Amino acid sequence: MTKPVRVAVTGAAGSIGYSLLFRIAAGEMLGPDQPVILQLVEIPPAMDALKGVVMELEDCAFPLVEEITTADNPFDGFDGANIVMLVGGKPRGPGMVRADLVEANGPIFVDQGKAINDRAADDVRVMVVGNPCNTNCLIAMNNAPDVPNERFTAMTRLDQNRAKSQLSTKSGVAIKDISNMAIFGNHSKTMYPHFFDAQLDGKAATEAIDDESWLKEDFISTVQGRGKAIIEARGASSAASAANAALEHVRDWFRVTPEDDWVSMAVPSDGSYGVEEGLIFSFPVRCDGEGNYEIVTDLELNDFAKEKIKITEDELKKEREIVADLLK
Ligand SMILES: NC(=O)C1=CN([C@@H]2O[C@H](COP(=O)(O)OP(=O)(O)OC[C@H]3O[C@@H](n4cnc5c(N)ncnc54)[C@H](O)[C@@H]3O)[C@@H](O)[C@H]2O)C=CC1
Ligand SMILES: O=C([O-])CC(=O)C(=O)O
Repeated sequence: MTKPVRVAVTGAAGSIGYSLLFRIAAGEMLGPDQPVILQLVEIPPAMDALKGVVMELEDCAFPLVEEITTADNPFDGFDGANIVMLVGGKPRGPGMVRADLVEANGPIFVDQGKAINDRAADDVRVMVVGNPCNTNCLIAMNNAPDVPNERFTAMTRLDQNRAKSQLSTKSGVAIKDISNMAIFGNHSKTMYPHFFDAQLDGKAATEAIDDESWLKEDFISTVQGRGKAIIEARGASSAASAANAALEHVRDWFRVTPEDDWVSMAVPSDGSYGVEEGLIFSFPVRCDGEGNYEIVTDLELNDFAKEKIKITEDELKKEREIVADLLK
């Protein structure tokens, strides 16, 4: 019998949670043969709503779900967890940037980091969705001194998926034939979708799309501004596409990344590409199938790319200053 994996999810009664949990339970994240124990975490006022979500999960009778637990605090919620998905927190509304959430959401990640440190399994892997996700991840990591830093990641997979979709629409190349689309930096409007190394049906993006000004301007700003555009259109921030990206982030962390491709994850910088060590920065990475990854370090970046990377690095340094008190 395969041992179940314990997956803890915060914000489990929220919009992303509602799109995410049923897919994890169906085996879409860890595979069709991997049993799971779902450990759902919310704040006290949302525990009634969470009860309803649990009833619905039960009513699906998912064969892979061995147990569902609920908790109104991260210490109970993360007990023995192998995977912790930190989704909970306020979403932004119209007119806000993600960094505006740092005061509301940042403090949540102090206790969550401590709870991971004290209660999660020794092999725990953490991914942060709640915004501003890079800086929240930095806070959690700094409050979990006994957990290796490389276990802490934040989500830029949605940005990678958005970028691929834009390239596909512009070029007519099918999504499945697009690879090597890296997101660098912060999950914010300064992120840098690095199209120069993207491959479209075996061709460089700049060859497949004969319109460099579109790539340098419209493409980048569309990907950077997609979250805002969705909030304006929907009146609420992206949820199903965010849940899909969260699921893919974890799925691909435990899969071998094909040698001729990579995935984007915000991880603690090791100084690659001159990015200050320790910042939670999105890079192209390759995973080994066992829950480990390596940053792809051999891209030759031109001045345009270097300049964009510097802008998003500077923004992350500023966000770090704002939360300095939460990093002690
Ligand atoms: N990184 C990314 O690409 C994306 C990030 N997000 C972010 O994800 C977060 C969640 O978004 P939604 O699900 O749409 O929001 P939502 O408001 O629908 O749900 C959030 C849930 O988190 C819960 N929560 C708040 N504080 C908590 C805590 N301390 N512990 C446990 N649960 C807590 C709330 O009770 C609520 O049920 C937001 O911060 C949003 O900005 C959203 C889309 C993409
Ligand atoms: O834009 C937002 O606030 C939600 C989010 O992170 C995204 O959709 O990328």
